[in-house]
Amino acid sequence: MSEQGKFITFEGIDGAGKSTHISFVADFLAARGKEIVSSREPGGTPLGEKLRDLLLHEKMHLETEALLMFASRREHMAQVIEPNLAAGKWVLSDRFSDASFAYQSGGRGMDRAKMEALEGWVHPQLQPDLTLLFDVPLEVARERLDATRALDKFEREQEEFFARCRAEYLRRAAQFPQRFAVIDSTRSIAVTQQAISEALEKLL
Ligand SMILES: Nc1ncnc2c1ncn2[C@@H]1O[C@H](COP(=O)(O)OP(=O)(O)O)[C@@H](O)[C@H]1O
Ligand SMILES: Cc1cn([C@H]2C[C@H](O)[C@@H](COP(=O)(O)OP(=O)(O)O)O2)c(=O)[nH]c1=O
Repeated sequence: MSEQGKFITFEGIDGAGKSTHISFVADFLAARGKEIVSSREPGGTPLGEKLRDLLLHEKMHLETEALLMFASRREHMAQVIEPNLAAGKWVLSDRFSDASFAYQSGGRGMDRAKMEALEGWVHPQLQPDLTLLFDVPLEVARERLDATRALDKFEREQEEFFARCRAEYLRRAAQFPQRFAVIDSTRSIAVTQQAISEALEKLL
């Protein structure tokens, strides 16, 4: 049997620069002989992409939102994450459960104990081997977002919402220092990628 692959997640508030760096990580690891599967949440499966469309565009109760995030995640684990890790591939996911803590608990204020219960139910064993948290002040994230695209339901939230999301991400990073690498992504893309490479080297 092949050795189990590694699971890497990418997190940060909208506009932090997360998507920019996923292909860099994929190329970095492929150059070192790893087979890579890149995916995202919410989404990553046909059903998950339908849920993503609802989640990004429909107004709903905050607990409905959390449950649908975890429904998408459950499907993503069954169809993509677990089988590929078992086959020895490295799975890169643009967001995972830390995003639910940041956005639904931090941002929207859902009871954290309920979130922990969902996490414990949906993935009692699985955690990322590495979580790259792209961290920037809110003004920088907002500037980058405004420069690039039409905003979805989350991206239209106010500054205080993202301040709470960012604080919850940093709280999670402090709680699980062994798997988190907090990447200061106010710096240039090249300098940021140097920091990412250092975090990846530790996994190889
Ligand atoms: N370190 C950086 N310095 C300057 N601009 C950046 C940096 N990282 C990303 N950007 C730019 O910011 C914008 C948003 O980045 P993106 O990766 O889409 O963010 P996210 O996926 O976190 O929402 C893009 O135009 C990207 O080129
Ligand atoms: C996975 C996840 C994402 N989200 C939100 C964060 C993002 O605003 C949004 C979509 O994430 P993302 O794919 O980062 O958006 P984009 O493609 O525009 O960069 O979903 C949650 O609120 N909870 C979650 O559990």
